[in-house]
Amino acid sequence: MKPSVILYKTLPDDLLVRLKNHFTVTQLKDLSPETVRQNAQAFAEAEGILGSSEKVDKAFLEHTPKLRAASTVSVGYDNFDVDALSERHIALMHTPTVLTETVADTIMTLVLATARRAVEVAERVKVGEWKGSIGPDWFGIDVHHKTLGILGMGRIGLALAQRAHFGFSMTILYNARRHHQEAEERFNARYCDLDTLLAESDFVCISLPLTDETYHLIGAEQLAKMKSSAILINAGRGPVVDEKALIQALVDGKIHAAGLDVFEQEPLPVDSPLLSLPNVVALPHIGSATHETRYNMAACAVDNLIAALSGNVKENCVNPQVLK
Ligand SMILES: NC(=O)C1=CN([C@@H]2O[C@H](COP(=O)(O)OP(=O)(O)OC[C@H]3O[C@@H](n4cnc5c(N)ncnc54)[C@H](O)[C@@H]3O)[C@@H](O)[C@H]2O)C=CC1
Ligand SMILES: O=C(O)C(=O)CO
Repeated sequence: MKPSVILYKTLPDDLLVRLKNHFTVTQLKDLSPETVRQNAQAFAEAEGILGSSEKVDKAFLEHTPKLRAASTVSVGYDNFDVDALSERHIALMHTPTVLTETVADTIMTLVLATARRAVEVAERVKVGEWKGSIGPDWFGIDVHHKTLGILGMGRIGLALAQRAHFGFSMTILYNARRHHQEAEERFNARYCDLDTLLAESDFVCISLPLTDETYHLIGAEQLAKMKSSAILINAGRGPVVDEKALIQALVDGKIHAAGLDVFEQEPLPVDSPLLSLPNVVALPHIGSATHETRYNMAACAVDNLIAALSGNVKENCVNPQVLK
């Protein structure tokens, strides 16, 4: 008999067929307590789950006594209680690498859009404000040859450094828990402590995971250390930045602008003060959202679940100790 799995995301047809070749699939819309209650038998039987963005914690796991693997269609896994999964010997699989280049492109999009005010001035064109030769109130600031600071020199940070160094002749600073030899050798990146990075960067770019350590890593005190001409870009996770403090810093002119793909609450509420600030570019968490990359992530997640439930894991496991 095929193992039972719960799918809580829509998959392209060919990937759904691949999943069904290996498993008995129950498709559900989410993992909310109500969905769990209404489908108690499916959760009681499930050996695997596949989807994204839903919270998987101890309380959820009480309803899944047979679970052996969770496969998330994402690289970030802050919505999973990894310790609780590991205690139960449940493998957590994720999708690194396939999305790295696309997310780095998104960060560069935010760098360019905020510096050149692309969204703001395009809106002004649409409402008929472009009536003659433009003056300084339409001007942006240069990106090329400026200093870009990277918080989180991992896969995405490295791909960002490559773009900034080769594409825009930028000076790269980074802060990390250890020196990153490849970044230093290939992109002449300079390691520095957080305060130095904040003080010297024209663009502070966050590609950090959300952990206990990174929660509100950037708050009022850190924003005050940035140049008043500097721009903050966050494409890691919203809660890495204290959003209230960020709004205040933008309102007070402590920093120049912000480019945000992630927020403390998603979707971003329409009444968020961020949306009334002209110097904020707010994207709806599109870091990896291209047709190609989302397909590749879904394919990777399907393969990850097949590997995990057949005892054949070679890569992409967050807690490989459970496989021993
Ligand atoms: N906006 C979006 O759509 C997307 C956001 N992401 C976010 O980007 C994050 C990073 O992804 P990858 O680069 O693939 O992961 P990665 O694991 O390769 O890189 C993360 C880096 O952050 C470093 N780090 C962790 N805690 C730190 C701390 N306290 N201080 C300094 N450095 C620290 C790690 O050592 C690592 O080098 C994901 O965890 C996810 O939250 C990822 C994909 C898409
Ligand atoms: O993969 C992730 O962690 C995302 O945020 C979406 O791609």
